[in-house]
Amino acid sequence: MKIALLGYGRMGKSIEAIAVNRSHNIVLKISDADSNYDFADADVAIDFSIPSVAVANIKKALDAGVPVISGTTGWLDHYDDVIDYCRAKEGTFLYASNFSLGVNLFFELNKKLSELMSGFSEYTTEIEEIHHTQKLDAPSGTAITLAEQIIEHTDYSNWTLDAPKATEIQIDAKRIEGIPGTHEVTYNSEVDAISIKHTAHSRQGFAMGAVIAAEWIKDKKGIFSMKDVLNID
Ligand SMILES: NC(=O)C1=CN([C@@H]2O[C@H](COP(=O)(O)OP(=O)(O)OC[C@H]3O[C@@H](n4cnc5c(N)ncnc54)[C@H](O)[C@@H]3O)[C@@H](O)[C@H]2O)C=CC1
Ligand SMILES: O=C(O)C1=N[C@H](C(=O)O)C[C@H](O)C1
Repeated sequence: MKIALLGYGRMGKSIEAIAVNRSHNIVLKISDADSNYDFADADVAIDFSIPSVAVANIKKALDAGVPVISGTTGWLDHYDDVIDYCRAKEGTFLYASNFSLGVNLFFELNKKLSELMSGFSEYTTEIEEIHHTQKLDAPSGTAITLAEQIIEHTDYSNWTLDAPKATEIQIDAKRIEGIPGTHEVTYNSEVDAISIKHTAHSRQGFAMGAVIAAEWIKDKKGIFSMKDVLNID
């Protein structure tokens, strides 16, 4: 498979290593604001760039008729616009706030736990995420997905990075050198606490998930998620 890498930073390089090891070819690497590139004969584009350029890069891939997956976080205010654009182009797109198998299993656990806890008003819910100090966005895309899942299954209506109102889930975003990504959801009452936690030991899981998603999406049309790739109901 021929892969275009839109973003060649920490994730782009980890993805390249795994992709080459799985006998794929990297035919394009974009790592700065150069908009004068073309996709040559890429089978799929993988976007791990920065929030301010992700939408333009994704649309450029869709314009070229190249299926594109995006792991860039911090651009989701434009998600509906990208989905409309993809539909209009009859293209192929997959976004995941987190590509690792472990976090996608963790998402399922989070949904189940939030359903279970929804009837028990003595518990308040909070999310903690910890990432390396180079991360540009806060909270993490993964923390936002976790919060949205909880909101869907409970009386919470929003998330906040500030002091929470009764209807808000507080997200505590910490930045510590060298941490690839840690997420913990806690239900606190006066008498106890229940927590679920995912700790990434490296970027390997994210990168492997992205390559597997790219292999899966290559010949498909439409809009997909990691649940489709991993066949999770
Ligand atoms: N969904 C997931 O599983 C994961 C998502 N991420 C997200 O992926 C993104 C990238 O993360 P890292 O690789 O750690 O960041 P990074 O800062 O190491 O790499 C970003 C790259 O984008 C490049 N870039 C700048 N302008 C560009 C442009 N116009 N077109 C293309 N590339 C451009 C930068 O030069 C840099 O090489 C972040 O948004 C991060 O939150 C990170 C890990 C996992
Ligand atoms: O920026 C990162 O590094 C990561 N970003 C993603 C996010 O915002 O959730 C996924 C992972 O936690 C690493």
